[in-house]
Amino acid sequence: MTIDFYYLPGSAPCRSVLLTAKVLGLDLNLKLTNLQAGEHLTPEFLKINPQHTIPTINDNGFSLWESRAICTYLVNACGKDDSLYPKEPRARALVDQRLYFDIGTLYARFADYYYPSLFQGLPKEPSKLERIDEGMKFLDGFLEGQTYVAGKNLTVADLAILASISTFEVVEYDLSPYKNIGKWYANLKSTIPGYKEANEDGCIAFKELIDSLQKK
Ligand SMILES: N[C@@H](CCC(=O)N[C@@H](CS)C(=O)NCC(=O)O)C(=O)O
Repeated sequence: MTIDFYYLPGSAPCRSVLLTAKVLGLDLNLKLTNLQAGEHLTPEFLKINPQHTIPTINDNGFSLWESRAICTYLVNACGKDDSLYPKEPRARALVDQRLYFDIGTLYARFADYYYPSLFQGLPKEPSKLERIDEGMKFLDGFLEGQTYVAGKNLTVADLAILASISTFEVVEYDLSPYKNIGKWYANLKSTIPGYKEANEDGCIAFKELIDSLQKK
C-alpha cells in the first residue's frame, strides 16, 4: 500500500522528504496541496494534521508531519537497511544532532532573516544575516575533511540540510566563502538519484513564487 504525501514542490521541508523517498526508491502517492488556495485548512486536511503544515504523510491511517520526523520514519518503516538513519546509538545521535541543527539553527535563521522580507515586504535586519553566517561557519566546520554531514555515509541529515542549502541558493545567499559546503553540495547534486525532480525543480518553483510576491 502506498503512502499519501501532502506537499508542494517549492517547499524546502517537502523537498527533503522527496529526496529521502528518491534515495529509498519509494513511490509516494503525491497529493499536491496548494497553500495559497487554503487546501491545508480544509476540514479533511485538518483531520490528518491539525497543525495544518506540509509536508504531511498518511501511511494507511497513520499520519505524521514535521519533515525530519517523516524522513526518519520512512527510513525506519521502508528502508532496506539503516544506512540513511543508522541504528547504532552514537551514529544515530550524530544524525539527530545535525537534523536539530538544521531545524533549530540553519533553517530557523534563514526564516528569521528572509521570511519577513520575502512574505511581508519588510526590510531585512543585518544582524540576522550575521546569525546565518555563523550557522554556515558551523556547518562548514562539520564538513571539514568529511564527505557527508554526519558520519561516513549519506544520511537523512544530508538530505534535510541539502533542502535548506539549496533554498539559500535560491535567495542568492553567498555560499562562496564556505568551501566545504560548496564541495559537499556539488557532490550531492551530482550523485543523488532523481535530484532534479526531488529538489531542483522545486527550487525553481520556490524562485517563481518569491519573484511573483516581489512584483505584487
Ligand atoms: N518544521 C516544519 C515546517 C513546516 C512548514 O512550516 N511548512 C509550511 C510550508 S513550507 C506550511 O505548511 N505552512 C502553512 C501553515 O503553517 O499553515 C517541517 O519541517 O515540516
